[in-house]
Amino acid sequence: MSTTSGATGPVVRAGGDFQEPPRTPGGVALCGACRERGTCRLGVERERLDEDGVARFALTCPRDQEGGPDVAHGGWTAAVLDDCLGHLPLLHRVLSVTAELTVSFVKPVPVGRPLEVSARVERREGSRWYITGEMVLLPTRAVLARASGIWVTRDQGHFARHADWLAEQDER
Ligand SMILES: CCCCCCCC/C=C\CCCCCCCC(=O)SCCNC(=O)CCNC(=O)[C@H](O)C(C)(C)COP(=O)(O)OP(=O)(O)OC[C@H]1O[C@@H](n2cnc3c(N)ncnc32)[C@H](O)[C@@H]1OP(=O)(O)O
Repeated sequence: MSTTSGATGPVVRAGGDFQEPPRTPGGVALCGACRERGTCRLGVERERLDEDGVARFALTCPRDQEGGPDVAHGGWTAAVLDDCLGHLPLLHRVLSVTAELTVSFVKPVPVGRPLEVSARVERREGSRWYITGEMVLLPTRAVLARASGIWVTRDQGHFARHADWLAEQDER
């Protein structure tokens, strides 16, 4: 395990002994730097896995993710869809990483307005999870973006092997 000291004490980082990520009171799994601040910097406020197998996320695009006037930078939209869809394996207690992600930008995404992302597992093949999702504007549920991708299950040594690979790169 590798740890670092954040404002609230030692913070367990993703690593060889991954079990469960820390979650906010709203149930949002926190990755990387967000553990230090205790909130999701992408603006995901609540997360839950419903009995129909669909994961639903309440979120707002933060003002500092603005691209065009009063609308989200497309990179935010892609990042938050990667994050939310990638939480589905985690909700099943499986560590995975994104292998592929396709995003359709249907409408500009307004900053500072309530949004919902939903995500579902379409199928699993071997270590691959095929996941789709969409982002809607509340309360009308107008579709703003759609995403689909492949997440690949990783064993607990994934990040340690990556650190070894990076060290080899540095020796070149
Ligand atoms: C970000 C941290 C995530 C973990 C955090 C843990 C704490 C949780 C806390 C908080 C929640 C956070 C939630 C985050 C959510 C967002 C997730 C992300 O954004 S992840 C970052 C971006 N993605 C990468 O960094 C992958 C980089 N790429 C790789 O590592 C490799 O290329 C990898 C693992 C994808 C494939 O590596 P190979 O090719 O060596 O593995 P081989 O064993 O050969 O393949 C495994 C399976 O993957 C398929 N595959 C490989 N590449 C594929 C591709 N491009 N498309 C489709 N399938 C692919 C293969 O066909 C194979 O499938 P078959 O086992 O036979 O079922």
